[in-house]
Amino acid sequence: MELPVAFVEKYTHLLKDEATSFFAAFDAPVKKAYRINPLKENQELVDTPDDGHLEYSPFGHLGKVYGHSIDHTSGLVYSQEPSAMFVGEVAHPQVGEFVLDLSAAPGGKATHLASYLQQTGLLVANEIIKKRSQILAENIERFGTKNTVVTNESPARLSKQLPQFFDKIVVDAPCSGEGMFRKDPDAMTYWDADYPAKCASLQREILADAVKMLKPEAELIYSTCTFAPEENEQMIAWLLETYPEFSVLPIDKPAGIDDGRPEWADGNPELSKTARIFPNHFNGEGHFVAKLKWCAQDSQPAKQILEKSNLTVEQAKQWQTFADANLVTPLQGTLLTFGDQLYCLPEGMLSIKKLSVVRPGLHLGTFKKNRFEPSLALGLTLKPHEVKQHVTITKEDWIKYVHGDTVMLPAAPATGNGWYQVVINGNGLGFAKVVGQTLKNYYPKGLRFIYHEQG
Ligand SMILES: C[S@@+](CC[C@H](N)C(=O)[O-])C[C@H]1O[C@@H](n2cnc3c(N)ncnc32)[C@H](O)[C@@H]1O
Repeated sequence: MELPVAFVEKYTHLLKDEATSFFAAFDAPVKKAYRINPLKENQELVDTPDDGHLEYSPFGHLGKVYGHSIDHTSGLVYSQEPSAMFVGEVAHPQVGEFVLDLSAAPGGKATHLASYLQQTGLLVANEIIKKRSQILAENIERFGTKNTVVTNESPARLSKQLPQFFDKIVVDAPCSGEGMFRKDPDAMTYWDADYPAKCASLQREILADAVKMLKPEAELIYSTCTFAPEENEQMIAWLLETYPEFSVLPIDKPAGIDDGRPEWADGNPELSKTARIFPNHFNGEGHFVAKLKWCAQDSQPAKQILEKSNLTVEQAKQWQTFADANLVTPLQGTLLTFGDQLYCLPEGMLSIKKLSVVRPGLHLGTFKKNRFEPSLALGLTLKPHEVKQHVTITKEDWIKYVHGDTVMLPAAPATGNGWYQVVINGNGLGFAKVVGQTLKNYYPKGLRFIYHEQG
């Protein structure tokens, strides 16, 4: 691979004897990997190859995910390269925590964080670029989380609305992307010798806003996919100098993951607790991760205003009729409508009135004239045991279903006509209306595709 000349000069100087094996790694193949989604009822793969478990993550496996597969459409797998997966493992939220992923699109880290939260606490997944925030929302939807709010905000605006609010904040920063040169050679076209310093300046701004959202005793996880010391060890040195409330937490490093390099910053030995991933030592792309503890005094946070439900009496009645007929247990959270769309805002989330919100929690469905129509998101999120009525479809029927065709069931369900969760391989794939033997198709038009057997 032809690397930029200034890049080769820089890392020849920094890596010395190691430089030859480092550059040689850019010609080695990129490893494909994915995480299995623990939020799904059945975690047995049906059409994704499993080329081996990644020991440092309970969810990680080597292999390629096919977009047009049962495992992908039902949200059972999330494609993510092996090094990127290490960030979520370092963050490892605890059940019940309030977690922010400040630069979250397309959603690799956010879905990993959701895997550890296990539908408890709160996850705010934010993305500053609108188009990317919509992709993030789609990926969150397929993953099936009940407790995630997707916002499209700048870190500055978000920090004004949610000061001292989170137990854990992940800043997977926009960076010079040197670690992605092998996977995505286009990343080299944006790069020049000054690019890391420009990125570092933006990262300092983002981190300054992230700090404002930490609760006392909270943790900040900072990561990049670049080798540049300016954006890695030097950024952590800057944080420690600017905010003496921070201390660096140790990271358990599996074989092949290196310590940070204090000598590439101000020499502070604490920086060796950070983690570096080099492609000549580890089977993945280039990454950097640091974990810091915020030990600030508990200052008086601003008054926190919770969102109130805004359903009309008629809407509340329609939802309740659907919920009584279909849900085994009621959903927790605040019911909110946006036009005719119904959402369940996770418990504990503050008022969203001053935020640009892409997904105010779990999308439950749409109010039609005199009835409620459940969403794909609800059918993807609820485990079949949480739903009263479901129909399990075969692979042949799944091929028809994702194409948008009506499916004929072998027999009319004994429980009669109505809404049924569509189940494939033990996991939900939306809701559909059953009339007699006919399964009417509610798979969204924008997601439909023609299936081809993977070669
Ligand atoms: C490394 S990517 C995030 C990847 C994501 N965490 C994942 O695992 O899928 C960095 C993100 O930062 C966003 N970004 C760009 N400028 C930003 C800014 N000024 N503040 C916050 N985020 C920004 C980019 O749009 C991009 O989505």
